[in-house]
Amino acid sequence: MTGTTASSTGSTHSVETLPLWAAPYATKPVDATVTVPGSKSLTNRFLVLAALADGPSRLRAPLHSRDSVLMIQALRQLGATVTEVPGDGDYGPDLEITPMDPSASGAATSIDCGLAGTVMRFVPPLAALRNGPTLFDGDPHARKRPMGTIIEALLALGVPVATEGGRTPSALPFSVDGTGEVRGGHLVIDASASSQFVSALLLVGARFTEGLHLEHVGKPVPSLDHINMTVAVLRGVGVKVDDSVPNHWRVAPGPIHAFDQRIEQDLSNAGPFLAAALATHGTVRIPNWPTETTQVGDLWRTILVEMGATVTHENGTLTVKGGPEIRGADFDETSELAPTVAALCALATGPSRLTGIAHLRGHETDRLAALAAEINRLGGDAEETADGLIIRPATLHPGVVHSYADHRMATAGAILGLAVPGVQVEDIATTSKTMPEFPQMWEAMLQQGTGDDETVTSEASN
Ligand SMILES: O=C(O)C1=C[C@@H](OP(=O)(O)O)[C@@H](O)[C@H](O)C1
Ligand SMILES: C=C(OP(=O)(O)O)C(=O)O
Repeated sequence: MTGTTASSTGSTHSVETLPLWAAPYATKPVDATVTVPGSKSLTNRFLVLAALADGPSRLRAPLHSRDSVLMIQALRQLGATVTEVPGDGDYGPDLEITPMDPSASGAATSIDCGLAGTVMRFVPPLAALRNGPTLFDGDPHARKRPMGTIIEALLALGVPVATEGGRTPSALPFSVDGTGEVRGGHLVIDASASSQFVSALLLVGARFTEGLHLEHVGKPVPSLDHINMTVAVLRGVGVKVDDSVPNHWRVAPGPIHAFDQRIEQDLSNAGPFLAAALATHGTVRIPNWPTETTQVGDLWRTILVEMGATVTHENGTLTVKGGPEIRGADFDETSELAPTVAALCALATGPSRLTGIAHLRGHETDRLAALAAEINRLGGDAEETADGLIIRPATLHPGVVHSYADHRMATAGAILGLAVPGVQVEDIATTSKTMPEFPQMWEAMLQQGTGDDETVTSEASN
């Protein structure tokens, strides 16, 4: 099957013809138990730390997806060894990592960042600790994602960053000419376009000779939960981080201890499955939901209640029961959860307002423009604001949801398709960024309770 192309959003959307996926329409309430693959954010943080650690590390139940594969490939190019070894559960192989050797001089190498924010932001500071030139590039849209802050930070740290012809770049592609050593010290950046700028520098700061005192100036840093995750992960591997003063992070110089770490399920990616409970007025259970976590996806426990669901967390299982209707609500700073929230808002009986997500314009696509365009394309009533979206109740009709190479646009389309017959999602394969088995898991979720009810796991495609 072939698809049409997006047109009216002003977003950067490819004019290629991409396949369409007939989103399953739920003919009855879903009643399913689902487990999702490992967290992207935790997997890629621990991979970076393993490459800098003081000995070999092991990641248990890591994510295996495009973004983690790109990170693994990048670390290998910087001189780390990453080996798959049998895992102990349903999550595919574990990973053993031997760190890179900053003193070894390396030939020029060219790293593909794909569309992965964690790769394009976290790896250049790591390349500054390698002795040799490293070229960075990515997918066409990756060249449009904000990168200036990382480039300026490296330049301020004395690390040469250049683009073709020796010019100072403001975006991908560029090369980092590392010497294996960075002095560090006080560094002032503007991280208002992405929390990943802060996380990227904190992750490597302990390996700078003088450590790092990072200071943010400018509009507020978004996605603070992800910075808190970085700080917690660093402390877990023995790095001293002082974040007691807002907008200042002090990382003491010192070793990063090797580790043996199990990765939590990706709670953000649990979102579309939990949303299915609301969209079909059914029940979705997710076992092994962590009691304590730094993942922003734990916010589902409050967000979904505000939208009319009943949420319980008992014996480790999160159970979400959809109410008779989806209630509209106002949400501030939903970060990477916003596309899933927006899809539910488009199915709600009352109006919703999402605020504090202006920086989503720099995500995989301009998500505010894309969400408004795709909801409206199905007959919805969504309006972009300077920092978010207003979504009002409307009766949706069949149509194509374009995904803009954005995994969360594709899963938002799948949620809409549960409640609206005749929705087709363009390029569902783009979910491989963080959840390669998504289409199979989604269809298996709907099969549960029909006599063919296997628990859905991330290995559903096997
Ligand atoms: O550090 C991370 O793992 C992430 C940080 C956030 O980035 P932004 O601060 O750019 O939103 C989030 O949206 C992204 O999906 C993952
Ligand atoms: C913004 C996201 O990804 P990235 O890590 O590429 O920034 C996301 O997954 O929602």
